Amino acid sequence: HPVSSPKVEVPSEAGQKELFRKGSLKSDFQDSPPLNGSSQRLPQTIIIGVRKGGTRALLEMLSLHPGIAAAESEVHYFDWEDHYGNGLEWYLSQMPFSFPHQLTVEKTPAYFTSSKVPERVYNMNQSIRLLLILRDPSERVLSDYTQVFYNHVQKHKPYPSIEEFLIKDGELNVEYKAINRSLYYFHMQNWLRYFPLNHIHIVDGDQLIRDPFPEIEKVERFLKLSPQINASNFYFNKTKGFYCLRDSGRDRCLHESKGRAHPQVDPKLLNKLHEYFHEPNKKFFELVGRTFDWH
Ligand SMILES: Nc1ncnc2c1ncn2[C@@H]1O[C@H](COP(=O)(O)OS(=O)(=O)O)[C@@H](OP(=O)(O)O)[C@H]1O
Repeated sequence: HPVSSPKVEVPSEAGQKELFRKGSLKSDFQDSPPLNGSSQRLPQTIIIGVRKGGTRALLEMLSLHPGIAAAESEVHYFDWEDHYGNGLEWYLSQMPFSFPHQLTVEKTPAYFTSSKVPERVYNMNQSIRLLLILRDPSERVLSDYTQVFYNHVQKHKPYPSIEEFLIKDGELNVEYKAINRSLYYFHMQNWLRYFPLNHIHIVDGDQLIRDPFPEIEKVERFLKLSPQINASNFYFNKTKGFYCLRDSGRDRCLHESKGRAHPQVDPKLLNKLHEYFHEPNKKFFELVGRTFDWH
C-alpha cells in the first residue's frame, strides 16, 4: 500500500527566487507598483503539480500570454498548515496584480500529492480549472532525488547515493517518498473525488521538453484564452539542451537548476523501477482515459 505523503515537503524551489535571468519586460512590470485598474484576484487556475514535472517551465511559458498574471513564487497555501490557517485573505495577498481580462495562476507542485489539498481547493472554488503536468514516473524519481541531492550540496551536507534510497534488503524500496510521489493514479483519485476530469488538464511534461509549443496551445484552449503564444516564442538552446523563451525580442532560459543531469543508475535497478510503475501507470491511464509514452 502506498505510504502517505509527509506533512511538510521540502520546497522544491527553496531559495531559488531568481528562476529566470532578469530582464524580461514582464518581471520589470511586476516589480513596479500596481497600475491603475489592476487588483489582486484569487487564482482562476492552479498548476497543482507534479513536483519535478516541469511546473516552472509550464508557468513561464503560459506567462507569455498577455491574458495571464502569474504568482512568481510557490505559494504553498493549501498544503502548509501555517499558511492555510492565515485564511483566504492571506492567499489573495500573495497573488499578482492583474487586470479584469486576465487569469491569475499560481503553481505549487506539492499540491498534487498532498491528500488534504483537493477538498481545500474545492472549498475555495469548485469550478476552478486545474493544470497538472506529468512526466515519466521513473524519470521523475531521478529528478526528485537530484533536487534533494543539490539542496544538500548547497548546504555542504552529505547525501546518500540514489541506490541507497532505491534498494532495501535487496529489493526495490517502494517506501521511498520519491517513488510514492510518482504513483499518479493514487494521488489523482483524491482529486477526482472533488473535480470532474474535464476540469483537470494534463500536460505531457515529456512532450513539453521535446516540443513545448503544441502542449502550450492545448493549455490555451483549455483555459479558453485567445491563441496568442506562437512557435516563434520558443527556440532550442543547444548549450542548455532545452527550449528557451523568446519574448519581445528577449531570450531567456530557465534557471540552471532546471534541466540538470540525473544520476546514472544500474540498468537492472532502473528496469525494476520501470516494472514497478507498469501497473500503477495502467491504472492511471484507465482513470484519465488517456495513455502516455512512459517506460
Ligand atoms: N524548457 C525547459 N528548460 C528547463 N527545464 C525544463 C524545461 N521544460 C521542462 N523542464 C523540466 O522541468 C523540470 C523541473 O520541474 P519543476 O519546475 O516542476 O520542478 S519543481 O518541482 O518546481 O522543483 C526539470 O527537471 P530536471 O531535468 O530533473 O532538472 C526539466 O526536465
